[in-house]
Amino acid sequence: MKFGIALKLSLLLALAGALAAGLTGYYAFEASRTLLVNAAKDRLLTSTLVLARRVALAREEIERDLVLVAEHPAARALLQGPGTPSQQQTLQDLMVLMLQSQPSYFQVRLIAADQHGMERVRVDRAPRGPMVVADDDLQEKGHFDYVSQALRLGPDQTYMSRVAINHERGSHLGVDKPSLQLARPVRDAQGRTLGVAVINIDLNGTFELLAKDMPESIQLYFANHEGDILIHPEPAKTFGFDRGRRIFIQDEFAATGPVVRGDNNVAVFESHEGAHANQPVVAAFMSQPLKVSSPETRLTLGLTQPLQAVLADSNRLGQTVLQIVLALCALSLLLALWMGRALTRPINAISHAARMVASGLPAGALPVERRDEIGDLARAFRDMRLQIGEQISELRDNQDELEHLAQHDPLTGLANRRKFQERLDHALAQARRVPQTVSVLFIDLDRFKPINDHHGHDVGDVVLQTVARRLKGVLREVDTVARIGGDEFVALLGAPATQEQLEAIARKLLTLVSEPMVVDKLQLDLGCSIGIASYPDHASTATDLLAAADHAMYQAKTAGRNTFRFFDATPPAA
Ligand SMILES: Nc1nc2c(ncn2[C@@H]2O[C@H](COP(=O)(O)OP(=O)(O)OP(=O)(O)O)[C@@H](O)[C@H]2O)c(=O)[nH]1
Repeated sequence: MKFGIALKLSLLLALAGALAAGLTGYYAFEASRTLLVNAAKDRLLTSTLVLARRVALAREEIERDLVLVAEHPAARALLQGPGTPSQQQTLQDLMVLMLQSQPSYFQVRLIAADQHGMERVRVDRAPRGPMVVADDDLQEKGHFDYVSQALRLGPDQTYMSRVAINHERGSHLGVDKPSLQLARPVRDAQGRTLGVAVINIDLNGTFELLAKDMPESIQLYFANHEGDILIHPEPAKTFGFDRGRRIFIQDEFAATGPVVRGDNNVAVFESHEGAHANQPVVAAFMSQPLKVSSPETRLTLGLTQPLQAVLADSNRLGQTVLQIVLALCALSLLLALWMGRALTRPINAISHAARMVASGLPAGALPVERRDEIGDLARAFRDMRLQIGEQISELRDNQDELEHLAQHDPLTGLANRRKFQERLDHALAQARRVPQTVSVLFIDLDRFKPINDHHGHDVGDVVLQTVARRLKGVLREVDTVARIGGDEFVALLGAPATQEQLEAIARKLLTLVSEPMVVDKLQLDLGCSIGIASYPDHASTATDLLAAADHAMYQAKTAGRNTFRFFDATPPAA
């Protein structure tokens, strides 16, 4: 296939098809990606809100447990005096039960308001289960905020400490673990504050429980009211302030700044910055003010999911789209090539037909039956070819006519001087080879001028035509009769003739021309003089032979007309 219009058109169509398929695929892929990211953001935000709700419910549950301890008569009794062993046992049993039923509790305590905040009952979580701390190991805790601040609380109020690493001595499993304390005052019947009930919470354990049904790809973040990171997928980034180096959530995710400050309640975003440059994430963060008395005015909670995990479906879709696009490209290329061939074939047939016509050969089949532009072109070409054919045959006719006119006398239809000359040249050339004789008879009408003068030119013409017919009647097919002047005729004999035969022909001619002629009811009297010359006796060339015959004709005229003479080069006697 040539790089012609059809191929260019095919390539253009294929390109357009591929471009359309590619763009559709690209925008479908982009749209799906945006949809997936937005859906992931919505999911993360919902999960964050659910988690925050669970945290609030967990806190309320802890508060209820605190109320159980703080309102327990045994607790009041133990704080108002030394209490009985059974009161102490009752409270210890209650605390043990709490630790058994709440895996996120590190410690439950009853602390007195006096004696510098002396612990009165304390149950710790030990490796083998809840452990009642012996009286001798009980400590003074009055200097801790969760004691001093809780003692100042009004009725039905709970205090929550800052979330920090627990460095309190003797707290067993809770030692050096992220934890916080919730505390509630214990009052007597008159409303005097006797002490506080305190529950020490395992931060990580609590969140592990709350977030245990989250998909693995989702990461949990938790920060205090200033943005210090408390829970992070990388433990090294948590509780930086405990090691003298603060690490803020808003430094890792700039978009969380307003949430930490409380300007916004939620922030949902995509992060490609800093540590997430290589592995971008989709994130949802929220913060809410605490409903308890606490130095932590608000806490920030967030969930992230790697963009890669979010877009996993999109990538699968992208591969499918790519396969479809490639298939469509291949299809459009095949269609374009097929169309190109379909266009090229009839056009090639027409151009082939044009070349055949140009070479004078039959055009062959043309797609004239088609109803489209190519059919129009084929029909126009066929009409043009027919028109050209007609014109060529007309030209040929004209050419034949011109040829005839160029070689014949228009009045009589006899050969003219030119044709006669050709025949004579040819006859002489042949005669030279054989060798043989060639004879020419020069015939000039006698007394023709008076006919013309008296009866007009038209009558003269009829006479000339009649003479021509008579001459042809006498001579044979092989002979050539020509009119070479007004009333001058010549005859070239097609075969060698003896003198006797020549004389016989001449006499026959004289007789026939002299026969009476009636034109327009006019009886006309006519005759002719004939000069005869032969090759090679009288001349060797055509010109000389004709001149010799002419000369002999004059001799016949001179001899009195209506006779014939053979060429005689002897000059007449003076
Ligand atoms: N009607 C007619 N006359 C022609 C034509 N061509 C020449 N003539 C005339 O033919 C005549 C020829 O002249 P001449 O040969 O001298 O006349 P003539 O009477 O035959 O004379 P002689 O040969 O001496 O007998 C002239 O009068 C020309 O005008 C022609 O085509 N038609």
